Amino acid sequence: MSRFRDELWRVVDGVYGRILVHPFLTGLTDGTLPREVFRHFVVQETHFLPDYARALAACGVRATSPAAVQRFAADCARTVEVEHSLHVELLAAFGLDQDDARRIGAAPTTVGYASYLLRVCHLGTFPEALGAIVPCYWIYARVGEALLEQSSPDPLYAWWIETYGGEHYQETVAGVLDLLDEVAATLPEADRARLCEHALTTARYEWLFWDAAWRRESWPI
Ligand SMILES: Cc1ncc(C[n+]2csc(CCO)c2C)c(N)n1
Repeated sequence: MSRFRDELWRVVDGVYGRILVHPFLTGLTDGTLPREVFRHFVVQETHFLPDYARALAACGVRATSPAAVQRFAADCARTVEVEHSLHVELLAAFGLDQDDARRIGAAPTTVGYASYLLRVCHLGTFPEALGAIVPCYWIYARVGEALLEQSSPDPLYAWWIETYGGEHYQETVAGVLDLLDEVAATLPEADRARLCEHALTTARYEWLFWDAAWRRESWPI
């Protein structure tokens, strides 16, 4: 039986392919990624992830089953805890703290991606919210898996790769994809199409997030 997740993957697969060959990611695995680029990425993550956690909470509010409410509430809490400590350690590797990150501020892509997620998760239906948040989980899991095979000669990059390629993260994502299939089975075609559109937008934002770090994007004005 064909699963909705396979249909959705076909929508985002082209973007995923472009992500894998982006110089940010090839630089992570061959160790040539300039540390200043990774530093930019880490600072932007500290701005993005609190809003992603809020988007997960909003998605939980819209969820239509107790199990789904629990999943998103738990993932929201885990995102705050785990990602916070990950970023404190990564910032420290660059001699930075949260105040420095706040001073540097969120770049245009970070503001755009976070705002889009929050808009869809607050104003959209549950399937729309699900479509918007899934690429964030799924693309990181697929990227983590792909990069884990190669790892990195740079210990900092190798450590980052292990976080997302590791078993625990992979299991979290598998749970979200099971939920996605369950929900999609109850939806009319028009709702599935809308879900896919949101997923394509956030998949594009995932590419853009890496590209913005690569360009060390900042406000031109
Ligand atoms: C730009 C960006 N996109 C996705 C992730 C991955 N991620 C972060 S929190 C979370 C939910 C579960 O903890 C996921 C999937 C990231 N770190 N940064």
